[in-house]
Amino acid sequence: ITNHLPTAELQALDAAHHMHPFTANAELAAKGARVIKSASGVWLTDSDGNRYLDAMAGLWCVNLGYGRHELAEVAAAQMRELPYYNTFFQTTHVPAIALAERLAELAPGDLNHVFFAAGGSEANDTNIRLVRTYWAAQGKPEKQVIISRKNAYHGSSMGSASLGGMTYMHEQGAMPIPGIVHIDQPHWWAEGGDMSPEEFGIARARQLAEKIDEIGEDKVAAFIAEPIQGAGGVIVPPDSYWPEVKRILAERDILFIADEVICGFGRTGNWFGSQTLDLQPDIMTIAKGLSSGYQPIGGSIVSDRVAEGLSRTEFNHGYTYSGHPVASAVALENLRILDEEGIVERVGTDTAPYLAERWATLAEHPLVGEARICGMMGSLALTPDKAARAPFAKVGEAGMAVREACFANGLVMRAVGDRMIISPPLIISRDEIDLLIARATMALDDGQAELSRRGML
Ligand SMILES: Cc1ncc(COP(=O)(O)O)c(CNc2cccc(C(=O)O)c2)c1O
Repeated sequence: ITNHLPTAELQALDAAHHMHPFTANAELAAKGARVIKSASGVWLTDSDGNRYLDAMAGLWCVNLGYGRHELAEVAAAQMRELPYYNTFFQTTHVPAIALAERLAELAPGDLNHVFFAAGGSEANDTNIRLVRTYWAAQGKPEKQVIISRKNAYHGSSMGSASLGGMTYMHEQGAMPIPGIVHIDQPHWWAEGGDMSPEEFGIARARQLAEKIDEIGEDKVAAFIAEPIQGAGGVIVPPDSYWPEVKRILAERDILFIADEVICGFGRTGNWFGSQTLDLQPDIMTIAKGLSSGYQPIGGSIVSDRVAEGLSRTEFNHGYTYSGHPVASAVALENLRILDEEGIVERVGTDTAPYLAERWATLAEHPLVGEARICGMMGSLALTPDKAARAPFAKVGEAGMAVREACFANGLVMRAVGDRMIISPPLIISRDEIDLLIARATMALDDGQAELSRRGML
């Protein structure tokens, strides 16, 4: 088939042969999948020529924006020279070396060693085995348990989905895998009740100490957390949360894994979310913005202490595509442009502050209970009753209505339950931010009208 088939024929073939992630395929087949044909900057074009401002940067990943042909040039050149080789069996290649060195340079503190994967799920699976192997190598093989949070998202493999706190994924069977436990999330809007955000942040952080003490510090290997939960609905924790978590971690000898798959590479206004929130992880999970989604690549950036502690042990783990030469070369070029064009810098000093200002105005909309944002990842809580911070009776219906209204208004936003999410390409301009806000406002108005029609407001 080619790009020029009519949309309906493309949709029929898609329905006949293509199984979509997180989808009831019959429902989608009846509706027809939107065929995205091309993209440039922050703009998507579908197979009918409709254009959308992509406020989701694909899936939180196209930090550099679409259409940067330098990455295509680099990919082609690398494919011609060395399209594939592995880094098993005492071999390596320049793209993997160069990318590992560059990441060590960019990452804060002594995060100087990189284990590569093809994406974030594989990287978090690596982390489970890496921390357990590390402690065994320290003579503490019983330090195996990993603590995570409810409503966290760490991927969709058996291990990473177990680290995640999405029960609708665990219900598929045998998850969480043994040795993974979850504490509550710092989600004040939905779970704070009458507590102030300040008190709530401390209380939720304290659950980490309680859980470690319940299990026994000598059995706990690590705590894993997204600096800002992404797929859980861009849950920006109260300011009191992370300082208290850090205090607890400092008192106990367990490793801290910061999952920067979304927060990394400029998303929060610095190179890493750990810098924005002043966190000092032992391991950082990376993917998405590492290559701006132009190639599938992920990994774990590991501290000197952990890498050194592992170095005398054969770590029996690895993937065919660990450090893939083309993916590594493209990631390196992506990082070069993010750096040399001052994109991360401009997000931190100019466009993210501007976006925050504009995003906050959406909280004035009748449908919006709170508007939160950190750097260029933001969320709106839709509610039928702001003062009560009330959920809708049928969770998700409002989110879907506003999401559809966004598409009708030429905008892509993500709905997580009844929270609307943005994570635009970092190259978004002030004018495009104004357009994003204008279209989001129209979508909220249309969504509100639709929900009223359904008697939900
Ligand atoms: C924090 C975090 N960690 C790990 C992963 C897994 O990465 P891979 O997908 O490359 O294996 C993610 C991925 N995040 C993700 C992936 C797919 C959909 C959505 C959504 O918000 O609908 C979010 C993520 O957000």
